[in-house]
Amino acid sequence: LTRENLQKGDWKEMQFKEYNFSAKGLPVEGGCLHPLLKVRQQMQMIFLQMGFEEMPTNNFVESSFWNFDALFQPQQHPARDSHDTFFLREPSTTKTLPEDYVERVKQIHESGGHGSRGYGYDWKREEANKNLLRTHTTAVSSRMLYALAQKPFEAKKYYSVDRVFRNEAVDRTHLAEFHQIEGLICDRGLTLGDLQGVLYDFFSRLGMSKLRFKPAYNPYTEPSMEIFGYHEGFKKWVEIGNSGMFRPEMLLPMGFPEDVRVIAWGLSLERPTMILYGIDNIRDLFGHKVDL
Ligand SMILES: COC[C@@H]1[C@H](c2ccc(C#Cc3ccccc3)cc2)[C@@H]2CN(C(=O)Nc3ccc(OC4CC4)cc3)C[C@@H](O)[C@@H](O)CN12
Repeated sequence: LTRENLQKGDWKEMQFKEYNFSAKGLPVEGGCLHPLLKVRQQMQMIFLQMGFEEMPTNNFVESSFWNFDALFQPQQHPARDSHDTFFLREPSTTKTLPEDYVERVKQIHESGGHGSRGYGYDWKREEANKNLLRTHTTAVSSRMLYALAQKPFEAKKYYSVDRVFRNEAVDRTHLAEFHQIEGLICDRGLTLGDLQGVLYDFFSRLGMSKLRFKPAYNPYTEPSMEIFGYHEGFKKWVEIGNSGMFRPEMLLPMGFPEDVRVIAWGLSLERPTMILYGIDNIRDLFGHKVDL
């Protein structure tokens, strides 16, 4: 039946069967929440119950300065290479950075200070200006900590859960992007014991109450620890994240008093979701539907 023959009135001669009002309609599919969003909600609830505030992570594009230099990550570090990082062609550079702070970051990279030897290389502003897709939410943590250091000191607990981007080979369990979860506490006199304590509190709320810590290295934290949790279901230890204390070479150029410490840890959203929901191929979870 086209619009024409409806208008012409052909339908008057056509035979129609009786309308069956008791015919069942098409079954309505019930929707369901995406597992990643359910676990994200669960993580946010845990942080809020622990008194943490969420950081503003609504910028995927970041400058190399906040993503690396502010974190005391040297400009020749392999992670800053385009094999690991997505740099932007347009807009390729950041124009506005807090100039006095940039100068202190340059100093600490080149010649150290505050008891640090520094790296002893020529730090280049052009390198710091390069825009990229943030490789970790720690870029947001550095922005938040810098802002905090400009005000009279007050202790803070921040968290973030959002997408990060790595220029890496994709396979069954790795995508070029994933969701990072990060928590940090900024206060005077915090110790590694406080970090281990907050990790016990956080992960026990995820059902992991037996933890083990292994010394590790991050450019921006010293000491650093990989975290392992005993999974009662699998009856084995699983790697559940990484953590550490942000270095003085990161905190002091921001302007924090000498006795202020920041403890922080990170994990992903995909791994706990895959474990909690028994999903063994990350493609079933997130990412572009391509059959590899
Ligand atoms: C390149 O991506 C690395 C990613 C991701 C990760 C690792 C480190 C950080 C960090 C950090 C950090 C360190 C210091 C200061 C601030 C942030 C963030 C994400 C997960 C971190 N990992 C991870 O999430 N594992 C995990 C976490 C929770 C969990 O919950 C249980 C079921 C209830 C189960 C597993 C560990 C491994 O999966 C690891 O192989 C993959 N890691």
